[in-house]
Formats: sequence, structure tokens, C-alpha cells
Amino acid sequence: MIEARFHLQFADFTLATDLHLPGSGVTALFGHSGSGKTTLLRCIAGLQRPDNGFLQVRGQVWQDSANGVFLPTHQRPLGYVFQEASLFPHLTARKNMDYGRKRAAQSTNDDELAAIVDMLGIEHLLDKIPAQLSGGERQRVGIARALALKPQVLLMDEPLAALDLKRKQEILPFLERLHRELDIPILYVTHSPQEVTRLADHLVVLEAGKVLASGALAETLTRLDSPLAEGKQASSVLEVRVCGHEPEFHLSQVQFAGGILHIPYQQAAAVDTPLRVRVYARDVSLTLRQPEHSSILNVLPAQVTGLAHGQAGQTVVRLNLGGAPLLAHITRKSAVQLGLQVGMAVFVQIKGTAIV
Ligand SMILES: Nc1ncnc2c1ncn2[C@@H]1O[C@H](COP(=O)(O)OP(=O)(O)OP(=O)(O)O)[C@@H](O)[C@H]1O
Repeated sequence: MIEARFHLQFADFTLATDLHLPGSGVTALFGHSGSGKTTLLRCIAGLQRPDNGFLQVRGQVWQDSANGVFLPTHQRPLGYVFQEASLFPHLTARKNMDYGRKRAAQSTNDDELAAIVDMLGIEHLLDKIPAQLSGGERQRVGIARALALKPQVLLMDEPLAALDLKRKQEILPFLERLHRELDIPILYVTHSPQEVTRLADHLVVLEAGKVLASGALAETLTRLDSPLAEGKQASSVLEVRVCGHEPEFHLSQVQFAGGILHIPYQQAAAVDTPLRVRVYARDVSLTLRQPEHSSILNVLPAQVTGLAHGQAGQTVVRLNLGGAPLLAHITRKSAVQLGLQVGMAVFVQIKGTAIV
């Protein structure tokens, strides 16, 4: 568990947080530019000293201004990964990792380091210098170097932002692997809803230095007051289990408390495999009665739990699908014609799904 209470005043900006974050898994920090994401990470790292602060990471107090406690950065067991890995240009990947390791009070032994190298798939890169590596490969080496110091928390500030789409797609599976195999918490700053839905378990939304929302991913992603609920990328995630395959139609079926969904064929996923399905709000439409002759396969009963005005004649609808929250973007005219109200029973039609 991480407890982070900070009050920090700049000339034109105030950071005021009171956060309780999980002690494992990925917490995504999301918010508009200037909302304070980097400042929050810098406070956790001890690079910024708030006027008032309390920070406890997995049972250890790193800062308690009421009692004059402030561990300097070099005494905080943390890893910090930036947009671009600042590797020493004249040292090989292996020597870059060893550089910090030899000087640290606590670091990995050779077996532990080998496990990290394997987790990030950089074995074949160890004797290369940074100029011989791609941006994504440099990032993986930078992450390995951070992990080689046995951190209690990994801070990642837009680690994919400097990479092109192809490199991003290449590195995401390695981040997922970190997520599965590391037992330390990762705080992950991003502007990308795709990275949020793919990697995060917990989501913090910052706005103008304040915490607008903090909670489990599925709930927080679909809050009507969150900037994530608007725009083309707005989506919900459903935690489901595979329950069948129809290879002849190139489809698989998955089950969750809200019912059964058809998704693109998941050849590699045996029955009962857990999956995370992403549903774009723009792919969800609503009807009052169960449609009888529809080409849309995914039709499920739901209840309206919230309505909000969206951009340009749009209504954002929040629904309860057997306990799972789901967002729909429909036109305001449709919302009026259907007479949508909180509490109403409807049917959702889901036009498309994707595995994240
Ligand atoms: N050292 C500083 N002195 C004064 N103001 C600062 C300082 N550092 C940051 N700020 C201000 O604090 C606010 C938050 O900045 P921060 O970099 O934390 O935002 P962010 O959410 O990470 O933004 P981005 O997504 O663009 O990286 C900004 O208005 C910024 O100008």
C-alpha cells in the first residue's frame, strides 16, 4: 500500500493529494497536460519537497513533515523511468546496468538480474552500446537498470511517449510481463487511454493538481465526470472468461456476470482463460426492447445508472451490465427519443469488441 498526502504550492499551481494506492499492480496516473502527474511522481521520488507531506510506501515512512522526516532521493528505494532512458552512451547495456548496481546499498544478485534481463527480453542486447539500440530497446534496458536496484516502487513517466506506434506495440508485451511478474507497485503516467486500459489495475485521474478520481480501473474509467469518458477513445473494460469457440465464424464466446459476448476468435485461449475486453463507448447503442432481427450479435440487458451531456450533441450514458459498468455514447436526440432516465432497463447492443 502507498499512502501519499502532499500539499505543494508553486506560483500558479497547487498540488493537493490524499491518495491510498495498491501495494502491487499498475496504477495509471491520467490527466490533462499540466494536471500535476509529473509533479506527483517527483514528490514521491523526493525530487520535490512539498510544504506538507506524508508518504508511506509498503510500510516504510519516506516522508512525514509533521515529524521532520524527509528521506533524500538516493535513500528511497525506487526506480524512475522517463520518456527516454538516460543511458551512458559509452557503456554497453550490461555495464549501464552494473553501474548503478555496484554503487547501490541494495541491489540484485546475478540470478535476480538474469531474471530481469529475461523478463525484458534484452539478453541479446547486453553487449551493445545505446547508439546500437532502437528507442524501444533502450527503454527496456533503462527499465532493467531501474529494476536492478531492487526498488520498492517503480515510477514510470510516459515511458512510451517518445516511441513511434510500431515500437510502442513492441514494448507493450514486456510491460504486461512486468505487470504480471513483478510484485512491486508501478505508478505509470500516461496520456494514452489505450495504455490505461491495457496495463492498469487502478486508475488515478488528476485535474488541476487535485485527485478527481482514484479507484479500480473498470469503475474509474467509466465515471461520467472523468475526461476519459469523453472523446473517441472513451471505453469500458470487462473482465471475462473464455467459454467457447466457433472457429468457423472466427469467433469466441466469453462469459461475465452481465452475460455472454462474442469476440474475435482467440485461438490461443483455452476455455476458462481470463481476458480483458475493451468496448468503445461509440460501439455501444441502446434499445428499449430486445431487437429480434439484428445483425449485432452482442445484445445484453442493462440498467441506466447515469447520464451526462457530452460534446457536440452527444449524451454519455453509464450502464450497469450485471455489475460491470459500461459507457455508451449516443446522440442527444436519441436519448430524448428513448426517454432515457436513470434506473431504466434497456438493452445494449455492442457492435465491436477488442481484447486488450
Ligand atoms: N518547479 C516548478 N516551479 C513552478 N511551477 C512548476 C514547477 N514544476 C511544475 N510546475 C507547474 O506545475 C503544473 C503541473 O506540472 P506537471 O509537469 O506536473 O504536469 P503534468 O500533468 O505532468 O503535465 P504533462 O502531461 O504535460 O507532462 C504546471 O502548471 C507546471 O507549470
